[in-house]
Amino acid sequence: TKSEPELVNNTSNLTAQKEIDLKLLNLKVCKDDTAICVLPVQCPAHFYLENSSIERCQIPNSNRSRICCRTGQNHTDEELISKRRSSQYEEIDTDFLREVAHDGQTKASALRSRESDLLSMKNPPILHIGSPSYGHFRNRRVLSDLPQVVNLANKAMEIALATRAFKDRQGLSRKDLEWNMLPRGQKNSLLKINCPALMKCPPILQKYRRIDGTCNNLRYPRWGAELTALSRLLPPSYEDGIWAPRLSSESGLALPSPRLISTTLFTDIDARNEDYTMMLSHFGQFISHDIALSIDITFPNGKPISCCTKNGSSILPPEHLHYACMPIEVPVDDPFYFKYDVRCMNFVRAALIFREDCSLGYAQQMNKVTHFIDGSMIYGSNSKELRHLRTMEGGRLKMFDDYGRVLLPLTKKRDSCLTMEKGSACFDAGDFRVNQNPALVALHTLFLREHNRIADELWELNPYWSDEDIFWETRQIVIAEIQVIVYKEFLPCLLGESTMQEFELNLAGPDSYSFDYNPEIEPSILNEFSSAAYRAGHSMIDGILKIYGRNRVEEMISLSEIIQQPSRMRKWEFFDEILTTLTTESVQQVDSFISESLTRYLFKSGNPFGIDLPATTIQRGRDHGLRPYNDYRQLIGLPIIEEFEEFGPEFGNKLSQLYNSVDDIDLWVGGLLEEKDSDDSVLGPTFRDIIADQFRRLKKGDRYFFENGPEINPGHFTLEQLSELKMKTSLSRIICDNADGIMLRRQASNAFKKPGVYENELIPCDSPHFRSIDLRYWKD
Ligand code: HEM
Ligand SMILES: [Ca+2]
Repeated sequence: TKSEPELVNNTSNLTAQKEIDLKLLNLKVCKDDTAICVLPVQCPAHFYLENSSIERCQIPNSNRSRICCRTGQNHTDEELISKRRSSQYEEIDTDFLREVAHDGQTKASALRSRESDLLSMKNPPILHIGSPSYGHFRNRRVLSDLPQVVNLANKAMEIALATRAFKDRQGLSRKDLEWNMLPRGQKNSLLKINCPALMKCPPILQKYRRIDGTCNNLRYPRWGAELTALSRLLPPSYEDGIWAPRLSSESGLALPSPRLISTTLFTDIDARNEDYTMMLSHFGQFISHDIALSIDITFPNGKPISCCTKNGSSILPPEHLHYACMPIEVPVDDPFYFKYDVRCMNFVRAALIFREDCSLGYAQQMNKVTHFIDGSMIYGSNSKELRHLRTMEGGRLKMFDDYGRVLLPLTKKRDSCLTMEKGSACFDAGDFRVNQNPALVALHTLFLREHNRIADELWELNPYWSDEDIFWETRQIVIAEIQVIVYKEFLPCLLGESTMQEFELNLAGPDSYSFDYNPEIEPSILNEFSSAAYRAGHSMIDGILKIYGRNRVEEMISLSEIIQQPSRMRKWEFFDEILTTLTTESVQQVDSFISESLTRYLFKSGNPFGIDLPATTIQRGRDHGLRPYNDYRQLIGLPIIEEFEEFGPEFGNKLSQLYNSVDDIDLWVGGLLEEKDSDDSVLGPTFRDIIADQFRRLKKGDRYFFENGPEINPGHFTLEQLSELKMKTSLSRIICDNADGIMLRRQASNAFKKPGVYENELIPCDSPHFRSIDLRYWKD
C-alpha cells in the first residue's frame, strides 16, 4: 500500500519537473516569456514577419538555429487577424450575407445542372474502363459511402462559390483570403443552414480510440477524423485566393506544363541507397495509406470525369469540360507520348470539404481516412468499413484460406483489379488502394495475419473474453506495434538521428510513459506533407522487383506490369519471396531519377503507355494550392533561392528554361532537386522538416498514442506491456511471426537497413535473442 501513492506522486512530479525545466529554458532563451524556442517549421506564422523582427534563439543539445515563437503551430497569428477582422466587418449586414449565400447556392446548382447536361450527352465525358487514367481513378475514388461524400463535397463547393461572391462584392484581396480575414461566428450564420451539427463527445473517455478518429481531442472532437480537411503549414496560393490554380508570379501566365517539367528533369537511372532496403519506400507507402487519401471529384453517380478526348489527342472543348477538370498538357514533341499522339493527360481536381462551422474561406481538400496512425488501412476509417472486415468471432478479421495459406479476403467490389476472373485474386482491406502493387498487398497480408495471430493468442489466454473484447484489445496492440515500427525503426532511417532528436520524435525509455501529449497540437495531415513532401517516396521506387528462388534470381518483375494485379499472391512461395526482396534489396535514392514505370507506364494495363506520376504530383500540388518551393525554404529557415544556378549548372539551366522565375518552382520539384545537408537523412532539409513536423504532430497530438500514460490515455498499457511492446516489436519480428516459412527463415534485426551493413546481421527467426512480445502480460 505504501508504494502506490508514491508511484502516483512520482509521475506527477515528473510532469511538474518537466514544466519547470521548460519554463527555465524559455526564460533564458526568449525575451518574450510567452514565446517558446522552436524550429522555424514549428512556427509557421513567422513566415509573414519581417526578417528583422524574428528573435533567434538556441537551446541546449541542439545544433540548429531556432526562433522565439508566440503563435504556436498555426500558420496565422490569430490575435492579429481577429483585430483586423473585427474592424473590417463591423458593418456587414445580414441581408448582404443572405445574398452571398444565395449566390453560392445559385452558382452551385448551375454547376450541378451542367453536370447532368454533360452526362446526358451522346458520348458523355466519362473515362473508359481500360484506360490508364481509369487505373489512376481506381486509386482515388470512394466505393462505399459515395452519396455522403458527394454531398459533403458539393456543400464545400457551394461555400467556395459563396466565398467568391463575398470577395467580389467586398473587393477583398488575395491576401485577405489567404489570411482568412473573413467574418466568423454569428454573422456568418446564414451559411449554417444545412450545416451538420457540431460533434459532441461523451463526458467519459472511451478506452479504445474510435474507428473514425473522432473524440480523440475533447475540445476539437473532429480533429484527425475521417472526412475532415487537410491542414496546412502555410496558407494556400490560389490565383483568386479561393480555388483557382496559381499562375506564374512574374508574368501572370500559366506555369510550365507538369509533363514538360517531368521529361526535362527526371530520368530513369538506377541509383541505389546502399544503407537501406526497399522496405523503406514500401512500408512508407503502407503508412501513407493509413494517414492520407484525397479523392477525385466525380459525377454525382460516381462515374469518373474525363477531361481529354478518348484517344488523348486533345483537351475537350470548353463546353464539354467538367468544372473539376485540370488536364495536363503534353507537348507536341514529347519524347515518349509523341509516338501515340497523346497531347492530353487526364487530371481531375480533388474533392473539397467545408470548415466545421460552414464559414467562408479558401477551399480545403478532404482527407477520406483518419489522419492518425491508427491502422485505418487495416481496419477501415468508419464502422461500416470495419463491420465488413470482421468475422465477429474471436476478435478476428476475415481472411481467405488459400489451401492452408492465409491471404486477405477476396473482394466482391467489381473492377477493383484488372482481372477478377476465377483463379485470380483481388483483395479487400481497410483501404481500397490495397491492390495497387504486390509489395503493398504483402504488407497488408502481413498485418492481417499479425492481427489474427494476436487475437487467437489472447483468446487462448482469456477464454472468457468476448469477440468485442478480443477485437479491440488486439487492434490496440497492432496499432501500438505500427507506432513502434514507425518511430523506432522507420523514421530514424528516413529522417536521420539528429532530426529525430531535434523534433523529439524518439520514444521514451522502455519502462516509461511519454509526457508529450499536447491537446493544442493539431494532428491532421498537412497538405504540404501529403501532396508534396511525403511523395518523395515516389523517387525511392525501383521499377523492377527482383524475386529470388532458392538458388538464383527467379524472376525480374516489372512494376508497371503488375499494378492492380495481385494474383501472384496465390503462388505458394510468393509471400516469402517478396518479403525477402523487400528486406534485402536496396532502395532507390531520393533524387531526380525516377522509374519509367512511374513516369511513362503507370496504370498502363495492356495499353502501350500509362500515366506520368511525377507530372500528376506536380499538378496535384497546384490543385491543392501549395505555395512555391521558395516559400517553404523561407518557412524552414533556409535562405531563399535567388538564381536558378543555385541548383547547380545542369538543373539550373533546365529549371531556367522551364520556369519564368525562381519563385515559381513547384514544391515537389524543388524539394527533390534540393541538395542534402550534412545530416544523415535520405531527404533534403525542406522535405525532411515538413515530414518531421508531421510525425511530431501525429505523436504529440494523439491522445491515444500508445506511449501515453493513465492521465492522458484512457486505454493506456501497463508499464510491463509497454516495455514488452517497445523492446520486442520490430518489423522483422512481425515478418518472422507471420511469413510462411517456406523461403524465409531469417531476418536482419532491422528490416529497413541492408543486412550486413551496420552490424545488421541476419538472425534465424527461431533464435532465442529475437523474440515476439509475450502476450501473457495481457492475461486478465
Ligand atoms: C509502388 C509505388 C507507388 C505507386 C504506383 C504510387 C502511386 C500513387 C498515385 C497514383 C497517387 C495519387 C496521385 C494523385 O493523383 O495525386 C499517389 C499518391 C501518394 N503517394 Fe504514392 N505511389 C507509390 C509509392 C509511394 C511511396 C513509396 C510513398 C511514400 C513513401 C507514396 C506516398 C504517396 C502519398 C503521400 C500520396 C498522396 C496520398 C493522398 O493524399 O491521397 N507513394 N501515389
Ligand atoms: Ca489512419
